[in-house]
Amino acid sequence: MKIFDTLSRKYKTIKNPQVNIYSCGPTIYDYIHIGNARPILLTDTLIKFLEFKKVKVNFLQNITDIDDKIISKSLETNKPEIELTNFFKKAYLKSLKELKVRMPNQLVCISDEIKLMQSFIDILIVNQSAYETKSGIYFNINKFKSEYGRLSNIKVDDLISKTAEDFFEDKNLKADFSLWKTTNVGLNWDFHKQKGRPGWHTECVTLIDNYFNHETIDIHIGGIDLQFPHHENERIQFLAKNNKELSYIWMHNGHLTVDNVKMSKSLNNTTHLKDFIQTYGANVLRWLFQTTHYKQPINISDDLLKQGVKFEDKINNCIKKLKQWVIINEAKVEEQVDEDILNKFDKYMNDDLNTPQVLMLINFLISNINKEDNFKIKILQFNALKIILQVLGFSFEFNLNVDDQIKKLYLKQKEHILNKEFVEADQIRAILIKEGLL
Ligand SMILES: Nc1ncnc2c1ncn2[C@@H]1O[C@H](COP(=O)(O)OP(=O)(O)OP(=O)(O)O)[C@@H](O)[C@H]1O
Ligand SMILES: [Zn+2]
Repeated sequence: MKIFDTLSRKYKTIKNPQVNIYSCGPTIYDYIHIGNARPILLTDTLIKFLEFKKVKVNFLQNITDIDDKIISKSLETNKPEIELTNFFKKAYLKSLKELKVRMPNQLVCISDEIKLMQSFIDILIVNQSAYETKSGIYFNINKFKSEYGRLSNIKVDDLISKTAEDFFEDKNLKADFSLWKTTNVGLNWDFHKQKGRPGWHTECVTLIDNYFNHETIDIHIGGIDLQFPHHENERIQFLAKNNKELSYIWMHNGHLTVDNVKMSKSLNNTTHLKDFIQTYGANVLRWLFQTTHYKQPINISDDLLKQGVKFEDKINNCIKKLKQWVIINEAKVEEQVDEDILNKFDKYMNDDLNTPQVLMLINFLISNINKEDNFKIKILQFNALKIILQVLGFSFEFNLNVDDQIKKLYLKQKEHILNKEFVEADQIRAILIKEGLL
């Protein structure tokens, strides 16, 4: 399949039978919001599609449980960091379950791998890609002036004049970023005879380096806001240690916006994922992200969400009508699939995950299935629709085979209606609704 790579600014092809993927995980000091769910669902759609194509996927994700924001929240709420992170880690895992994502092969908390980070930093110090000062350990950008900035298309000289990175007197260059911070505030570990903790960019790259055996991975995923400085700084450290690229493809998703402004905790314009799921369910969120190419921004609105609810209703109605058809016609539900439709799905997804086009295909399919009189064709198309929806991660009650007792009840209800016995018909109605037949 073809995927756009942010580093080369070109489409690249994934051909390997096994693919290694890393996606930057959340910083767990709060509930995640629906903007944070965009890279999660992008990764999930990509993995589900690759696995549908029989590609073996090895997916690693971190959980950032050491960070300035966690320390601030701990001081603010007067709760120990570990209590906070344990709570929000559980909430995160619950969200992943509710979204029905394919879980990472390994989900690693940063605090469990501090020794790895220290060894990683030591290697960079020895090869002079990092240096130690009183305030911490910094990356030596001067050594990589021609490489640094390539991912985000930034020139080091511009960066030096504009950077907002905290300025410590003891850094060589203003743009040098921190690998290890000397501090005794918050959780800290002994390293080089001082107390401190790792920097965020070093946390991610160390996991990638270690869990994927120091090899270039296939795909690295994250939101566009992470391109600089986070991913730039991950990439340069990997290059400094291994003298090879961190990732073959860098995949960045666009933002979910509210009134065209990024949904963000700091702007107080967020909707927590758990609340969204309670109101709309996970299908509507998946639909929302698939309406637009993953690289583009999506502006959330009530109108858009109403369309999402309609999409879900349309599919439920299509399944309902098919179930009724099966009962009335005593039809046998075959397993065959309309291969032409699946080929189209394959073509659109291979084209850098063109999900808007796939949604058009789904809409076309639903109206065809509803119109079609030939049961065999109807089922062939439905089976293709079912596979497409499953690969995209939607959950519906796809099974068209109704148990005999319910079949009888359905036919009985129809008879009551014909005989104008509405009270009796109503008594059965509730059961049939529950069974997804009405
Ligand atoms: N509005 C958004 N739209 C799409 N992706 C987002 C959005 N906000 C954050 N992300 C992505 O969510 C993932 C988790 O990031 P992280 O936990 O660092 O969130 P964050 O950037 O701290 O969120 P916030 O901006 O609300 O503080 C990252 O890949 C980030 O790019
Ligand atoms: Zn990261």
